[in-house]
Amino acid sequence: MTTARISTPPLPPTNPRRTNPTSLTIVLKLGTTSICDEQTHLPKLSTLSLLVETIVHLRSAGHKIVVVSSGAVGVGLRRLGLDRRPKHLAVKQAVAAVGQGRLMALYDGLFAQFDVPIAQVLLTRENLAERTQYLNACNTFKELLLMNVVPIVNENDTVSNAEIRFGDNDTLSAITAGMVNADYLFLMTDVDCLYTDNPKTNPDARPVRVVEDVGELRDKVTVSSPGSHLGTGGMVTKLVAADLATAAGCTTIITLSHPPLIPTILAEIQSHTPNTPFCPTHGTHFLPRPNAMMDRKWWILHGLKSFGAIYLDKGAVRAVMNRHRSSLFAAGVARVEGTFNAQQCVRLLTIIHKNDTETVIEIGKGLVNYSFAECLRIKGHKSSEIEGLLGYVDSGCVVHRDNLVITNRDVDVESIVLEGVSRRGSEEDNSPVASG
Ligand SMILES: N[C@@H](CCC(=O)OP(=O)(O)O)C(=O)O
Repeated sequence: MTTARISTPPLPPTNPRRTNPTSLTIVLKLGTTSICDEQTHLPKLSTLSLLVETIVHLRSAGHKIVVVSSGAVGVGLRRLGLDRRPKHLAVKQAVAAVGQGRLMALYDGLFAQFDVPIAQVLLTRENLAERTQYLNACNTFKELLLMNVVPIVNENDTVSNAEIRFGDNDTLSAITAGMVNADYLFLMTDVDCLYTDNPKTNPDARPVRVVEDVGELRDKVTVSSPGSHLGTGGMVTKLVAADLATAAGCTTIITLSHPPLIPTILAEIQSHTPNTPFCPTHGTHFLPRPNAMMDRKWWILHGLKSFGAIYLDKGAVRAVMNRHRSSLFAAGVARVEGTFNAQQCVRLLTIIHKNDTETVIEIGKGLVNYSFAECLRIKGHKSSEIEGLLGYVDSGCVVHRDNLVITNRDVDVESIVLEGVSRRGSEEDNSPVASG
């Protein structure tokens, strides 16, 4: 069988956010089907034992390991004698609460054989959307790794709100990889790699070995896997995870849940000759993006859910995309949508005229200093007018440049049709000089 290449790059560049090149930080993600039997929900002890032995081996080679483990619901189902994953969120949360303790007991029992301490880290999307909590979680990981502890991460199912749950642990593992500045994220699953189509139904499906840009995959592979009966993720969520993690500079590998493959894959990467095509024999390797995003911007883009939108006029788009990177001022806000509070994430949009139609396009995302109601009142006005309009001033700008991430640099600024509600002072306020 031939393999498909989405690109022919040289060996993946090392993660620019890495601090210690001799010790790799590796995140291993195991889904529910790797941990529990789909029918009986009995724990897969052989896989778990191999995982623990592999981690012990990797640690002795100097690497730091974080495990993202699903399985709380699966283990809980077995404990409660239930035969299928409940549909109702509260029931699922209760089952996860029963299973999580037993899952950790299982891990602790196995790691204790090797005198390796472990820690339970339960996270929610809501926690990570709050900058202080996000940084606290990053610091906790840092200390645990310094103490030579293996953190075992899962979603805090009991408190996760239905609307903003991670839901699948693929996304959680990518966010975790970003938080610990991981070099590698292994998404371990029940298939050996990504295929161009479903190999069970299409005999012509070929394995994809190296992916340089996850976006390129859309036209080249057909991914329909919705995941197993027991877990919630599938190949689609793995691609989303690969996109997030590679944006943070982390090489992401989809591979079979057979832990001894991990050192084999790492050895293959390390023995590769620089500047020659990289043709791995196991898994699908997603290469880190060359311009890995720095922590704060990555957090704004991927850690946060957007709650509304702010439309920028032409002058504001020009200013925020300018090489001096201006902040967004009220004068450049043409329209606001949705309901958002101050310090929440909003999408930054504009409207262009193209092929006789007006199209809304995204420019980026940002953390907003004023709520939706406040933005409605100050839009189109100079910063010096904010106090008169609101009775107070929280900030001179609507989105500070440090909290603003441009996601689309291919905007033809001249085609923007929004000129703003009021042009008073827009250029003045948005000028690079007033960019603080
Ligand atoms: N937090 C849940 C995991 C959610 C889930 O199903 O994840 P996955 O098996 O990775 O699709 C649990 O521990 O059961």
